[in-house]
Amino acid sequence: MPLNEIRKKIDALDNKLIDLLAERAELVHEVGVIKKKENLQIYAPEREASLLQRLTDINGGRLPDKSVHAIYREIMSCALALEDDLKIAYLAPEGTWTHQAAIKKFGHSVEYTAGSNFAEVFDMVARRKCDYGVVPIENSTEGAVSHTLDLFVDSPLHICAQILLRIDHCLMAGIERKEIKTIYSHPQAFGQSKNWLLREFPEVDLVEVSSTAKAAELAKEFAADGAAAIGPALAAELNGLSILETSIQDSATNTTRFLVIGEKFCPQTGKDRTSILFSVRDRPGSLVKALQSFDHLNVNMSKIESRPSKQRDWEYIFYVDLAGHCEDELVSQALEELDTHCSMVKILGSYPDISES
Ligand SMILES: C=C(O[C@@H]1C=C(C(=O)O)C=C[C@H]1O)C(=O)O
Repeated sequence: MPLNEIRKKIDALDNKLIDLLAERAELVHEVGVIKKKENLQIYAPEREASLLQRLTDINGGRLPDKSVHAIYREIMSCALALEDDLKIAYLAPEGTWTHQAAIKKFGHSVEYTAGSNFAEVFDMVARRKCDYGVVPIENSTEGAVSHTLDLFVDSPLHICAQILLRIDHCLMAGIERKEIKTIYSHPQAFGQSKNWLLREFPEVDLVEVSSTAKAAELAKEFAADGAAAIGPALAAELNGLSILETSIQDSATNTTRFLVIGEKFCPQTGKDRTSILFSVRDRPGSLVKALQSFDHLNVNMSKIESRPSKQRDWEYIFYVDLAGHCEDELVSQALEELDTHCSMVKILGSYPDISES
């Protein structure tokens, strides 16, 4: 078929697509009216997860699932903006990995507000200045983000979704590689690129700052003093810096898990994950007995972290992730049994256990 004929066919399809999108938007509007009347959450991660799964199941065309998901991410982002002016809090400044994780989950049509640290992100959601917040919880090479874990202890917020994001760090600067005297970055990014830094820049000063995007701003500001930064390519672009080397993290598959925090839990999807925190009574065997609650009911425990309680020295709070939803029969029984061995149990949330990054 000649090129202009093919393009005519594409135009005709695009006309249909626009009509179909308009028809979808009408239905989305109706959903929004019902949600407001019944005081339901606008963002429905369980519906989004099942919708994306259904698209994967029916997709038999040339487009890979990843592309279909990306298109629908933006269609659903438009829907969220149409139903309400959804506002999402992330860690400032623009271009942080947290910002990019938030866009991966909520798309480009919703509004974003930056908080200067993770405590502020929690606070903006708790005070309803934002509907949801995005915070990192753990990295595949560096482990837990302890600051986020600590913030959950006193927060009334819940986890309603998770985001997995592949993290590819760059070395960026406004100067040449041989002129670098100081490298700025977030402690997590330094940790994820430790071996590379020891090999390539053993003599350089490493300065920890609040985010990788902040590091890029400082690399720009202090270029004349020999400053560079480690962080996302987007931060280099936003600050007009050159990328001197890409993919410098020690693990090629470096991935960070982020959480979406909001006021409510997410309903069951059939493939969920539950995050809890608890502290045990100071008695022999109490931690073992607490953990046996999961084993007795065959509930898989995928993660455990401990943090100082900050109430009394040498007293700990344990963070555990479980397979299943807290309303699933076995998980709910395991949590009841756990309660009998603990001085405190808090269910942080149940949410779809997506595994694609
Ligand atoms: C339209 C809805 O609201 C939002 C938008 C969705 C969509 O565009 O399909 C799906 C889930 C929600 O996050 C809904 O809940 O069905």
